Amino acid sequence: MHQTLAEKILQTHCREQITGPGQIVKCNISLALANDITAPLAIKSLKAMEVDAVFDPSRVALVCDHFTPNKDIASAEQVKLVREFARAQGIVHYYEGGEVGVEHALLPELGIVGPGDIVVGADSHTCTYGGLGAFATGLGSTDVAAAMALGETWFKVPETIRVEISGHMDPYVTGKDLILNLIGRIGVSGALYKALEFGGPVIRDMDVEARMTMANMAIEAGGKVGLFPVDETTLVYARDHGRSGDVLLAPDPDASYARVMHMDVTGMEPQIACPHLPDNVKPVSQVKDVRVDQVVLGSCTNGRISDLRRAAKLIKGKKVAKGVRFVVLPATPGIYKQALKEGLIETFMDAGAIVGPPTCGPCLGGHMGILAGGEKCLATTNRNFRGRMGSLDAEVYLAGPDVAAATAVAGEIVHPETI
Ligand SMILES: CC(C)[C@H](C(=O)O)[C@@H](O)C(=O)O
Ligand code: SF4
Repeated sequence: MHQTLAEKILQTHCREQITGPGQIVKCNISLALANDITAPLAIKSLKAMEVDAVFDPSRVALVCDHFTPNKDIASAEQVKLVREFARAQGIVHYYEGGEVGVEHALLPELGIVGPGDIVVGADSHTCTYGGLGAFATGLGSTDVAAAMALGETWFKVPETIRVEISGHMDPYVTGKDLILNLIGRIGVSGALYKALEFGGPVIRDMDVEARMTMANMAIEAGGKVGLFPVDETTLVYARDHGRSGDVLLAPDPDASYARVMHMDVTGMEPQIACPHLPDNVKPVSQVKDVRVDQVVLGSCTNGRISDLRRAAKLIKGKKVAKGVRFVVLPATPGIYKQALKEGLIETFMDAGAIVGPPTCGPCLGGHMGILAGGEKCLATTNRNFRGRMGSLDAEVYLAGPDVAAATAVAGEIVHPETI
């Protein structure tokens, strides 16, 4: 059998032979994940199923990251419920308070997820770990509860779209621009229940953080997973983050694909997803006269140290435009500390940014940067649906960290080379 990357990873967790797309298979899972919004629902489902104990307390992660530090009584009650469940079950990977980070940045950083894993999470951006070569996908809270109880779940083997990326990336172009460009081409349903499998020379040279940024947005094209091969770069990252025993993983050369796409990135400009869908993508030069009230740098898409470094490099010695709120949220405590050490936090604060604690916060309109009616925001997050960051009459534009920093300085959406 010549297998795609998705089929290969599923195969290592499944007893029956995988023959191709459409097959329903039962797989053992490496980790089941839920957060402060979805864990309470999963806990309720476990009770309804009369399950007394999770299958393995070291293979369940509960990360209270969305509305924390608790923004109101309702979120405090949610976290209290999760905390009490975690204590009673002896959950090893329970995070809140000073240990918490945005789940999809935190778990790879701590080596809790890694190459070849199967991860199911009650959060749609669980697909982020595809950047490490993990088959990782979002499921509903009830399905995640069942996986927490049994240690296994079922999948329909997805078809795969192979995306071959070649060419030379301009200095202000990042993984975010590549994935926005792809979503712009195929649309928000372009990869519905399909695996996106990335390859080609650009991917070979790309660091793991940029790969995770790209995998993170596979779901914005409807993808089941967004997968990168496990190569030497991945193994070095995994080892540096405390993992051992991971092995190289690549699709078979003659695997069969639903579609093969070729992207040449030479000459590509930074990309912007305009309101109100992630596939409304334009090159920055075509987004003119958009003055912003707020810029957000953070989230599971672009809140990592490489993102903060890029933005800080551009903003160093400059000032955030008058009337613009530049909200910077390092995605994990580890990233925050590293940014402090490197002087990045000072750079942001000197420029007039607001630096907040690791949290999802404004990304989903939770707190720490809610928009009023008529306001516009440029964010490094992954969704710009109507009402996503506050008022239904606000607008959210999505871009990478370079455009975010440049926009904060200019007060309007601009190409980073103009500041
Ligand atoms: C809260 C959670 C269910 C949700 C998701 O699944 O993605 C959130 O993280 C988001 O980004 O909208
Ligand atoms: S940062 Fe945003 S997209 Fe990521 S998990 Fe949190 S709310 Fe969802």
